[in-house]
Order: sequence, then structure tokens, then C-alpha cells
Amino acid sequence: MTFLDMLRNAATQNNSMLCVGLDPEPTRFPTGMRGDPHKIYDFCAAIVDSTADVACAFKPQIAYFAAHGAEDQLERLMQHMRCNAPQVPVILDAKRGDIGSTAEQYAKEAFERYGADAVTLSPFMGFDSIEPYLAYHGKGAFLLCRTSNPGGDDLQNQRLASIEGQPLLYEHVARLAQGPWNRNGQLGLVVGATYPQEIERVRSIAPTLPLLIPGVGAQGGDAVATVRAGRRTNGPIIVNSSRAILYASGGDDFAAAARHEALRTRAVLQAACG
Ligand SMILES: O=c1ccn([C@@H]2O[C@H](COP(=O)(O)O)[C@@H](O)[C@H]2O)c(=O)[nH]1
Repeated sequence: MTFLDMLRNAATQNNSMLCVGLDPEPTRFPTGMRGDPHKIYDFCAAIVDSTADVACAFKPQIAYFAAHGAEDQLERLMQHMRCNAPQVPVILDAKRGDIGSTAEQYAKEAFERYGADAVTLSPFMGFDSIEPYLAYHGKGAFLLCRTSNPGGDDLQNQRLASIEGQPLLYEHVARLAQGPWNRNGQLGLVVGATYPQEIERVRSIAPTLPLLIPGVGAQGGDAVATVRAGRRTNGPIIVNSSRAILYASGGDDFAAAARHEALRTRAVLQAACG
């Protein structure tokens, strides 16, 4: 099954636009696990188990595993998700971007080593840096477009003076992804919930692409405005929240508290559709 098929099925089955982000930070783990990087798998597996019927996707952020030399735990977690939440697609948040020969290795890492269903990529090295991922038919690739951080302005909001009509850089990325770069229908875009007007703009340029939208929860993005901007067409939206769910409680009830926060966020997103 393709990433898009999995996403549609999970969104329908779990009645959800919510992506649960897996950004395990041991210093924020509950008391019995706190500070122990060997508990990354246990912590994340508990979150997965408590939210598998609430999420339309999971998004492990690779840096939180690699920083602790915990890639083996990420491999175990990917297997755990495959076995215990097989209906929910996994987007590996890696934000890779490199020349084609190196991109081939990164694609192999994401799709063969970890078995991800989709990956996040930086588009700023051009199409040949994206192409190796598209060789994995059915897998998804989300290009950074208008990111949620304030520094996204530095480049993404600059005008491309050499291009007719002078679009902003993020608008140009959206056009490429909706058009010539999307050879097999595998591309999506990352757009921050902290900039709902830009989500609206991206949606008008890229009406059919799936949008991965981080920034609600800990970053304070407006969930309602996000849904209204992203759902102007039938293109799917995947709204990510990581820390607000993972660290809803610092106690032994962390998994139950994560579920509660995931349910609450899902309800807010659903209500915004009405
Ligand atoms: O523009 C972007 C792109 C990616 N991210 C990632 O999403 C999560 C957000 O975590 P929260 O705890 O919900 O703030 C994190 O993994 C980022 O690396 C993003 O925030 N913005």
C-alpha cells in the first residue's frame, strides 16, 4: 500500500488529522526513566500504544535518537509501530538534503533500514537531491516549504527576483512540488501552523498535495486557523504535535496523559472543520 493510501485509511479509521510526533528527550521522561537514554524505546512504544487509535500518522524525529546513539532503539520502535499500529503510517522526520549519490544512501536509510512510509527533505539542493527518494515508489517525501520557526523568514520569505512574477521562495517550492518535481505523485509539503496565512497561500498553489503541519501545541500555532487554511481543498493535512503530547505528564501516568492530550487535540482539529 502507498503512503497516501495508508494516510487516507488511517485518517478515516481514526477520524483524525493528528500526527503524534516522537521527539524523545530523556531529561523530560517520567520519574522512573528520567535521564536514561536506554529508555527511549520503552517511552516511545508506550506513547505509540496509547495513541495508535487517535493518530493519522506518527513522526519520529531522527535527531532525538541519533543524539544518544539510539538508532537501534529507533529500528525497534519502527518494528513496534509496524506490528502494533500497522494502520498508521510513519513519517521519518530527517530533513535530509544532499547530492544525489549521498541522497541515495539517505533514502536507503529511511526506507530500507527504518522502513519509513515517508520522509522529510530539504529541497534547497534541487531536484537531483530529491530524485533518489522518488525511486522508492509509493513512499512519500515532504519538502520543507514554509517552516514553523521564526528564522524561516530569512530565506523562505525572500523574493526570487530572477523569476517572472517574483514569487517568494516558499511559493516557488510549492509550485515545483505541485508541478514538475512531483513525477509519481509522492511529494508533500511542510508548512508551519505558526503561519496560517502562508498555509492558505501554499494550499492555493498546491491544492492536492498532502501538507505536514507542525507547530500546534508547544510552539503555540493556531490549530483552528491551521485547519481552516489547510482544508480549503480536498488535499490531506497532517497536523503534528510532539512535546505537548509526549510530556503532558511527568509522572507514571505519562502514557494516559499523552492519550488524553492527543484526544483533546484531535477534537479541536475535527471541530475546526465544522
Ligand atoms: O517547520 C517545521 C518542521 C519540522 N518541525 C518538527 O516538528 C516537531 C515539532 O515539535 P513540537 O514539540 O510539537 O513543537 C519537531 O520534531 C520539529 O523538529 C517543526 O517544528 N517545524
